[in-house]
Amino acid sequence: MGTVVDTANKEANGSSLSEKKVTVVFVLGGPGSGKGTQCENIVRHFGYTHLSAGDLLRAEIKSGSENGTMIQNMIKDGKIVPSEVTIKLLQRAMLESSNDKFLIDGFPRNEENRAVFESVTGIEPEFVLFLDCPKEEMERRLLGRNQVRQMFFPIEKTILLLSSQLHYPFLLCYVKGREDDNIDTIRKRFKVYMESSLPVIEYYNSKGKVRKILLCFLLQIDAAKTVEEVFEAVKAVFTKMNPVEFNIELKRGKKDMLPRCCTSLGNFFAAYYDTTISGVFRARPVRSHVSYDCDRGLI
Ligand SMILES: Nc1ncnc2c1ncn2[C@@H]1O[C@H](COP(=O)(O)OP(=O)(O)OP(=O)(O)O)[C@@H](O)[C@H]1O
Ligand SMILES: Nc1ccn([C@H]2C[C@H](O)[C@@H](COP(=O)(O)O)O2)c(=O)n1
Repeated sequence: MGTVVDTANKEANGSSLSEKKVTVVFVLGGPGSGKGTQCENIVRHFGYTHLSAGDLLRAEIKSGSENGTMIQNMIKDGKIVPSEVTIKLLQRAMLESSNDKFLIDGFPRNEENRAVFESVTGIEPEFVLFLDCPKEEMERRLLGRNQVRQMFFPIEKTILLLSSQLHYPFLLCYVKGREDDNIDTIRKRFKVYMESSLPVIEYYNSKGKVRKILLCFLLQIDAAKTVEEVFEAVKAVFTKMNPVEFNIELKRGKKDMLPRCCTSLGNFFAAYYDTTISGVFRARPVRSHVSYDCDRGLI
């Protein structure tokens, strides 16, 4: 019998992911830490494609695939689905996308996920964005997410009935909440996070790849940061990793004009260096609130 890596390698045969040069950022954090919420913002500002491992698995259940029931039972139990299943879905999504920059959210969740992904795809993440949130806050959020579901429950049932009887599947988009956002499954998900996912974050930390975002203000009780406050910190990480490239028309020997050019591109100070190629300079915005899109627009 082959190992998980053997199986996944066999599954990957014929795929051309190695030919497609991709940039991958893993977005990790406990259940309900706000990974999906921040990914939406990152996509808008930095042009990544968001791939949520959980969303891909839920879509697989809905598609009625042969693995659907197994995945559904594992998710209901807060367990981690076998790596080859999740990796196949991620690979397919990356190959189908025309983008080459991916935010992989909620993956790798354990050592097996990490090792099989690296071995099968040969991809190492640029860095790992780690949303560090206290357990109490995560639990509050997950239960809050489910309360929306319970609040809507009578309406939800009507919607489900209408959608099946009237064949209006679009009505389903009004149904909110997730089946695994109940206290029993949440506790199991936390246990898996502490025992299996944190060691993966520690592994990447030992390689200097983790960019940690604290989701609560230190030394303050009940001081969770708002979505906007968190995104300020996230933006600083991505801005540093994606230096903006300015195309400034300058002749060699006119370096003294650079400060004026850089500042005239926006009301911020830019660090810069001479690439020694006449005309092309790289500049890195120093103030983190300057968004990438905005910088590009100013050129
Ligand atoms: N900074 C924040 N402050 C308050 N609520 C937040 C914040 N960020 C996200 N939320 C809310 O918390 C809930 C969980 O957020 P989200 O779905 O983004 O987390 P997640 O880490 O992707 O969760 P999961 O691991 O379950 O997929 C959502 O209802 C979201 O609106
Ligand atoms: N790498 C992964 C990611 C997710 N799952 C399963 C188990 C999780 O509890 C569930 C929901 O994920 P979320 O949307 O909270 O990121 O999906 C997995 O098995 N392996």
